[in-house]
Amino acid sequence: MNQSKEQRILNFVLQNAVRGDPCSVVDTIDKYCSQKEWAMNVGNEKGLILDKTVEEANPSVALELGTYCGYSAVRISRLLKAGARLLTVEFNPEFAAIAKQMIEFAGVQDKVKLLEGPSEEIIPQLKKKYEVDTLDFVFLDHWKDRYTPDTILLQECNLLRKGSVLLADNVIFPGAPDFLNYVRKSPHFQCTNYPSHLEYMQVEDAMEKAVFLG
Ligand SMILES: O=c1[nH]cnc2c(O)c(F)c(-c3ccc(F)cc3)cc12
Ligand SMILES: [Mg+2]
Repeated sequence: MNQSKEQRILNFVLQNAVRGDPCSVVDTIDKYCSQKEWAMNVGNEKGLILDKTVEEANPSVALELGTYCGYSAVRISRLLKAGARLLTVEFNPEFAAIAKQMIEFAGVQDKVKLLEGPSEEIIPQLKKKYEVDTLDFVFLDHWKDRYTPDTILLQECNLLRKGSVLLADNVIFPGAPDFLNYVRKSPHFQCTNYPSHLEYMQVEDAMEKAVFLG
């Protein structure tokens, strides 16, 4: 049966990256997706904004919505301090299977917990089932129409604390206008926009940071 694009990305990593080296996995995915097949990894330009935001937040508990092939899960987890953990949520079982292998090859499996299912079902389970108190950092990179309802759900589930950092990808392209409107108008968030470009393209995009004020 024909391989999926995501399987081709994983195979290229398995054959060309260094096992146990997260940076080489990230660089190898970027090499493949910039030279051979475009894919919706956050990429290196926006990835540097992600890196800086994660380093500044220095989270003990981080959540990612939208794992895809595991590129940003590897990128985030390589920056986590000892004992810190990343929970990453993926709805698509094929993507989750690829990401699991990507995370294990990169050697970050002890820092990352991959949760398969819809974000609206998993978020309400985080406290009791996954022993989360509050989230220090949240990367929104799943379906743009879920950014706002999931941000509201995180608040309803008391998963945010004063200073929790949300970072959203693709707020310009494909675009998340209702999310921008929601967080920028809310008195509970302090927002910062980071202009950038769509991964591997010269199309304008941006990331939005929204810090929860309590
Ligand atoms: O669905 C998505 N989830 C998360 N991130 C995405 C992304 O970074 C994209 F560039 C895109 C994208 C898809 C097709 C295009 F033509 C352009 C961007 C989609 C997603
Ligand atoms: Mg994205």
